[in-house]
Amino acid sequence: MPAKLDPDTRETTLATLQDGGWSVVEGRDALHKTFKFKDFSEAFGWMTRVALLAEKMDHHPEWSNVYKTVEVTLTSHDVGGLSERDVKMAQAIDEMA
Ligand SMILES: C[C@H](O)[C@H](O)[C@H]1CNC2=NC(N)=NC(=O)C2=N1
Repeated sequence: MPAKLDPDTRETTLATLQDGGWSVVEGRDALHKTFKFKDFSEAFGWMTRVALLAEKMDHHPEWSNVYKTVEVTLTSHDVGGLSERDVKMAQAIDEMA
């Protein structure tokens, strides 16, 4: 089980992710970002690719979809907060969007 992010790595990493549109969820050690696509097909196609990646990484997002919008929350349930896996997942899904 990976550890939570150590405070130094955490600060710099979160700053970079926040520049990219991620925010820390209020009252929770989790990251959130809203993704908007051209239409439902683009949104769902992207979700399908992220789902396959999530299976490969054995790390799964909390998410919801309404038409062309996908809300994504990342956290590591087993450590009760953010871990390196959330950072890797955030970076990977940004690249796929
Ligand atoms: C058994 C399996 O490895 C675990 O349930 C994994 C699956 N995906 C997961 N995803 C996330 N986000 N957090 C977890 O703790 C987690 N645990």
